[in-house]
Amino acid sequence: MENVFDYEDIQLIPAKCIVTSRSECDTAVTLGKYKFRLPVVPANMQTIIDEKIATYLAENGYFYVMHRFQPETRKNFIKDMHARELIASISVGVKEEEYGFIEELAYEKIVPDYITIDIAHGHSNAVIQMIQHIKLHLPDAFVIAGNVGTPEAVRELENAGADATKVGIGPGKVCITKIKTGFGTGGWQLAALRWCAKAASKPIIADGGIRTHGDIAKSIRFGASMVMIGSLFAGHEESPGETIEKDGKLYKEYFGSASEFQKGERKNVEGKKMYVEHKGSLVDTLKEMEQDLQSSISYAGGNRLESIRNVDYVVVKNSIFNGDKVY
Ligand SMILES: NC(=O)C1=CN([C@@H]2O[C@H](COP(=O)(O)OP(=O)(O)OC[C@H]3O[C@@H](n4cnc5c(N)ncnc54)[C@H](OP(=O)(O)O)[C@@H]3O)[C@@H](O)[C@H]2O)C=CC1
Ligand SMILES: Nc1nc2c(ncn2[C@@H]2O[C@H](COP(=O)(O)O)[C@@H](O)[C@H]2O)c(=O)[nH]1
Repeated sequence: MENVFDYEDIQLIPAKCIVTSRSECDTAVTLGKYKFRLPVVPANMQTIIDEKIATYLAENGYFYVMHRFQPETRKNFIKDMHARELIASISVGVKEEEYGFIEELAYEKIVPDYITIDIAHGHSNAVIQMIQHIKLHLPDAFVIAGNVGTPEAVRELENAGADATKVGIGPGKVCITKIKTGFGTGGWQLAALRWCAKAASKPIIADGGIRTHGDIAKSIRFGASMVMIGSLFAGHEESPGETIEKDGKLYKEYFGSASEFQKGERKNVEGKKMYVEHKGSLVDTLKEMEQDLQSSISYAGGNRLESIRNVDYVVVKNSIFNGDKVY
């Protein structure tokens, strides 16, 4: 593939402003039957989301995907969310017991609004079969399948019945897939997103590698409907996980879903654990993200998210930060 680039290699080009205040810019996006406040979803990882955060997000109009690492809690989670008239959005794997879980939900008429199939290498028969199984038993659930990194994979999963695909293999902050296997979209995630988006006929969720709020706008420009983010959401007051103090500063843990720490064993480890600086309140970060994206929309010369999709851009090859630290 020619023209390979990543987030930090791209700058979007401003167009004439049509609003008098950034507050006029609407960051909302529709995915499936529902409209959400932001095209952003916190990663379905154990140090990023828990039931409390999921409830806050759903109550306040944000999309969320609950992780799958406490599988026995999922059924009650769906019931609880629906009892509060909130959307229920869960994750599943592809192991044998997950087939039974889907059948159980169908039998008991507990239908999550969104199901994300959360697998490292999503371009596989295992994922195709799980999509078909969900669509057979829970046809009303919106299925997000991934992760993938090629147009062929996007087309195959869409043809199997996926309602959206998730793109990104290896660009994550706690990912070591690229180092341990030599494969993935790490280092060219934005170009891979563009490549996949050209083949897609349904929404794409860009997953991993977002390091600044501007990267959200860039993802939208290159074809994402939604962006999944881990590291920028890690380390908040509300975030699950251990807090430690070092040299008078507070840090919180952030670990990969394929890390030894998550798996409890040293087998097929493709993730690591790190500590990130304590960032304050998640609510403030979400607010800042929304304001920054409103600003992006104004620079795109419009007042809706779609305005970003057609802006021009330049490739500046790793130079936009001029060696400065971002924050
Ligand atoms: N987005 C990314 O870049 C990545 C994300 N992850 C995250 O880590 C978590 C664990 O992922 P995953 O290991 O897939 O989930 P699981 O550990 O649940 O594995 C799912 C099943 O798929 C099999 N499997 C996993 N990887 C492969 C592969 N490369 N080829 C063939 N079969 C495979 C496993 O068997 P077996 O273990 O015996 O091979 C297992 O039966 C997920 O949450 C995932 O999102 C992990 C790596 C990359
Ligand atoms: N290769 C691995 N990727 C992982 C692992 N755990 C999660 N992930 C992926 O990372 C993104 C979040 O990326 P970030 O850059 O925003 O921090 C997440 O959504 C997963 O797709 C892992 O153990 N290994």
